[in-house]
Amino acid sequence: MIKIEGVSKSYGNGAPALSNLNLEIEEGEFVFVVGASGSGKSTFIKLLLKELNPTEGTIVVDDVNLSKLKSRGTAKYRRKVGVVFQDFRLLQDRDVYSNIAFAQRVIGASPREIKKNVARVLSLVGLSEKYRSNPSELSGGEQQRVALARALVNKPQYILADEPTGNLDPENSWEIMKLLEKINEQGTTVIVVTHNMEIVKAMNKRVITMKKGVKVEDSKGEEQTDEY
Ligand SMILES: Nc1ncnc2c1ncn2[C@@H]1O[C@H](COP(=O)(O)OP(=O)(O)OP(=O)(O)O)[C@@H](O)[C@H]1O
Repeated sequence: MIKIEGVSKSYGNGAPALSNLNLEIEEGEFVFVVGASGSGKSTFIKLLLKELNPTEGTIVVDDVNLSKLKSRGTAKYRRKVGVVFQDFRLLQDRDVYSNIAFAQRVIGASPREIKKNVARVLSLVGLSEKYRSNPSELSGGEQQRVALARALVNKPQYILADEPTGNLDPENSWEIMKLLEKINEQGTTVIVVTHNMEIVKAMNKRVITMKKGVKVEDSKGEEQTDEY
């Protein structure tokens, strides 16, 4: 469970990027975070990844206060969190298999585990046949599915996706969202930052709306009123 209490983040130049944010995300939830450019969405993701620390307030994940973590604790915490970005961030000089296996090697998985787990996630995202391809040989949608497979290979409890469909056409965007939904149905908590209001409306999930660093709405699917 994620508990965010009184969190503000200032970069030291003008208005805070986040102001007094309070929210809880339960195990197994699917949450969209929406809001105009500059409303604090990426800052929110960076705080959850502990790439940044709050200026004020606390973020507690599964009873651990992120601000208290030192480097070893941070590394352990990050294993619970899979991340997907708008620009895929795949290693261009390695094939699909190696891109995903790399994440397993970092945590010291055995060659047998690596083989089994890479096959599992490639099958989940429907790319078993492409394991020897290089990212440059794949479509944007396929590259994002590889990035998702890489995020999932260490069996994270949480998936954070920052604009995962920002570079994709509508069809591929839907495919990625449906995959995220499937992953969520299998038990992973999923948090998705997006500008794609058409998808947000159609998916009928919890939606947190940010405006100038402030949470202005937190509603479940159909209750949602504003476009932002
Ligand atoms: N490294 C930084 N240094 C200074 N200010 C920053 C930094 N990162 C973000 N900001 C500021 O913090 C505010 C929130 O930015 P943030 O990137 O979190 O918004 P966002 O909602 O993710 O925007 P977008 O949809 O454009 O990605 C903005 O005013 C931005 O200019």
